[in-house]
Formats: sequence, structure tokens, C-alpha cells
Amino acid sequence: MDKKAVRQALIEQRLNLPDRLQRAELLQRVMRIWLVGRPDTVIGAYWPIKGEFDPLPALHRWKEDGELLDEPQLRRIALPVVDKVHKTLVFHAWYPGCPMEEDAYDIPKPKDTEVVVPTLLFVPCLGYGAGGYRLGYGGGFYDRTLATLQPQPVTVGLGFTQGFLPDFEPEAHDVPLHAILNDNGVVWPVA
Ligand SMILES: Nc1nc2c(c(=O)[nH]1)N(C=O)[C@@H](CNc1ccc(C(=O)N[C@@H](CCC(=O)O)C(=O)O)cc1)CN2
Ligand SMILES: Nc1ncnc2c1ncn2[C@@H]1O[C@H](COP(=O)(O)OP(=O)(O)OP(=O)(O)O)[C@@H](O)[C@H]1O
Repeated sequence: MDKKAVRQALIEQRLNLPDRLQRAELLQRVMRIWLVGRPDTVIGAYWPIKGEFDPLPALHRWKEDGELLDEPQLRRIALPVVDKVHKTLVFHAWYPGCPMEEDAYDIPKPKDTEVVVPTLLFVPCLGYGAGGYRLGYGGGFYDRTLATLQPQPVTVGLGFTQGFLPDFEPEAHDVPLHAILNDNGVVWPVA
């Protein structure tokens, strides 16, 4: 199968997952545990589309947990906005109820909030394979953004078990993720 057909099949499968709610709850838990002890105060995530796992509830709790620390921490969540000229992503602060507007591909983006630089990025994985490699929708936005972001953020892929591709072959421009989490736990790096 070519990449385009694989993408279509994965989106279809994901939209039809019979137990997505239970799987989403499991992945939220994996995320929260993975975040314990991380030093980050700005985390980049995404507004879910096409049946993607929603990372925002777990991140909102992470943000609130920051206020309960011995030394309270101001934590912020950011969402990607497409830079149409450079075809890269810029991150804007987001909070629940934040005014939104449509970005490219009809994905909502925060309206007029501050540009921030995340030290950790949760990256949506349509598919993923061994070695921390991911398959996205084919825009190359994450690869291009990661090729230029300074300092380099830690990148953590999120996907359902269903997206695992045992035979995935990365291309030269594919930047591997530092970690991948799914509803079973941490699947990259392998222990
Ligand atoms: N939730 C979410 N937000 C995200 C991403 C993502 O993967 N998930 N992105 C990650 O990069 C960026 C947007 N990238 C996207 C790239 C392509 C398509 C898309 O639907 N493409 C069409 C084909 C368009 C074409 O061929 O010109 C399609 O698949 O039908 C969607 C988002 C930023 N925001
Ligand atoms: N660092 C880069 N510099 C320039 N072009 C790039 C870079 N990375 C990727 N591209 C271009 O983007 C196109 C799509 O890449 P790829 O198929 O890996 O997208 P993807 O990772 O699935 O999509 P996305 O990151 O948007 O979810 C490629 O054909 C490639 O030419």
C-alpha cells in the first residue's frame, strides 16, 4: 500500500474504533503518569481532528497540578498554528474556553493569544513504527518545525494501539520522536 492509502485506512479505522472512550481514558492516565517529575512549564499539544486522541483534558489537569506544588508553578498549554508561508507550526497559549478561530484545514486555533515556546510537544500520530517514527497527514509540518525549533523540544507521540505499523519505513526527512505513548503505556523507547 502507498502512504496515501495507508493514511486513509488508518483514519477510517480510527474513526470506527469501537472502544475509543475506554482507550482514551487509558491514554490520559498514561500521559499523566509520564508527566510526573517533568520540569516543563509550557507544553505544546493539538486540537484533535479526524478521531485523534484528545490530549487536552489530561493537560488541563497537569496545569492545575502545577498550582498545588510546594512551590506553585505557572504552567501553560499551547496549540499549533500553521505558518502558511514557511509551512511550519507556531505555538499559541491556550486555556479552556479560550476564544478560537479556524486555522488552515479547518482546525480551530487560539485567537490572538501569546506566542510561546514549548519545551515538550505532544505530537499526534496517525500511525507510528519502531524507532520513534510517525506517520502524519502528509503536510510535513512537524518535521519542518522540528528541523528549525531552537531549543529543541522533547517530542512525545500520542496514538492508539490501532495506529501501530510494524513495517513502517521512515524517510530521510523524518525526525524520530523521543517517546511514544499509547493506550497500553510507553511503547517507545522500549524498556
Ligand atoms: N490535531 C492536529 N492538529 C494539527 C496537526 C495534526 O496532525 N493534528 N498538524 C500536523 O501537522 C498540523 C496541521 N496539519 C495537517 C495537514 C494536513 C491535513 C489534511 O487534512 N490534509 C488533507 C490533504 C490536503 C492536501 O493534500 O493538500 C487530507 O488528509 O485530506 C490536516 C492537518 C497542525 N495542527
Ligand atoms: N525538514 C523538512 N524540510 C523540507 N521539507 C520537508 C521537511 N520534512 C518534510 N518535508 C516535506 O513534507 C512532505 C510530507 O512529509 P511526511 O510525509 O513525512 O509528512 P507527515 O509527517 O506525515 O505530516 P505532518 O507532520 O504534517 O503530520 C514531504 O514530502 C517532504 O518533502
